[in-house]
Amino acid sequence: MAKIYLTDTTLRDGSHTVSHQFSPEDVAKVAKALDEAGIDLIEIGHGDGLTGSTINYGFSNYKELDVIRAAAGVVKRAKVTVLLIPGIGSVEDLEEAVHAGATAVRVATHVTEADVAEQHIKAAKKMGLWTVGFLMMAHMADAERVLQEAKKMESYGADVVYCTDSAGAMLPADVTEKISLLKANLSIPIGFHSHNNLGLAIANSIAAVDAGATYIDGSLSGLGAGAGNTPTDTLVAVFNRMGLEHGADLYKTMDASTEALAPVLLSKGVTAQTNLDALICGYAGVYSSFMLHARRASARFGVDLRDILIELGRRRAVGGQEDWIIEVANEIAQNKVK
Ligand SMILES: C[C@H](O)CC(=O)C(=O)O
Ligand SMILES: [Mn+2]
Repeated sequence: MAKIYLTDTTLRDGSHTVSHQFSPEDVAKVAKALDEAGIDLIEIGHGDGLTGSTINYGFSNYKELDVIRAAAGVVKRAKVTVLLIPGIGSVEDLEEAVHAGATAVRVATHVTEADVAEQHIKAAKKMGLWTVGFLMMAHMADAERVLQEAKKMESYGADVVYCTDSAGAMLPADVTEKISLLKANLSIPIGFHSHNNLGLAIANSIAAVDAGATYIDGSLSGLGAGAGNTPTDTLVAVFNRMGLEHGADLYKTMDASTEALAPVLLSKGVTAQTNLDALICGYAGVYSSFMLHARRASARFGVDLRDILIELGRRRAVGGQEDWIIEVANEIAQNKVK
């Protein structure tokens, strides 16, 4: 299987959840954690993209260029990415974003209107940006039409083209059909962006990868418009379990959710959506009832709770073997576990 590249959109699609009020300080904190976790592209800005801060889409209290500068100031290896919807943002806005530190752009249009992105994609390429074509509301067109529009974006010079399930309306079979057709007929990589309205964001992302997509989106704790995006933390766990090659570190991605994003959300009165305790039990393959005992053992022996659960899963521990939790924690503390 080809390497998967992860785009995290907590600080852009997730902005919808906080009415576009991520401050430059919030952005710096979360972007740094995402970069350290190994995420490839970090998308930032107003939920509706460059110059989305209007009466129509909701004003942000922060200057867009300050937000971009804040991310660019802390990100060392990921691409600092902005969204540009032609008609809301312009080529001039993109130039300013580049001066502030943006290194990649996603040019987004309705799925049947790729034509309006021609000027913007070509201009972005001239600016030296990693340029992604982003076909929104992909459920509203059949696979053939999505392909025609994606081909236009490819011909304008896009580096990647995305099938975007903006409404969270697609079923895994729809994803398989659309991504397979794109994969068979395009020379550039294919991406997939999902929303969880039908509870299918992870299943659809898996279907996309199986059909040949290599760029997959997520957001920490699933923060995003509607039911939210595919949770990046869960995505990393699932991709690890599938044995896929990608650049992200599971613990650091989870920590980005709990230690960087959660306090920022709390300060705005919003609670993160993913239950990371449940995630790590599923990842380890242990009973969720082990959690309480493992948490106590973690505190007692000063070892990472996740290491305990993963080791118990490796040993195939089942209910009735709770005494093993202390033993495993003790062994980890003494470096006896490889
Ligand atoms: C403007 C939208 O929020 C872009 C997006 O993330 C989607 O269509 O989904
Ligand atoms: Mn979205």
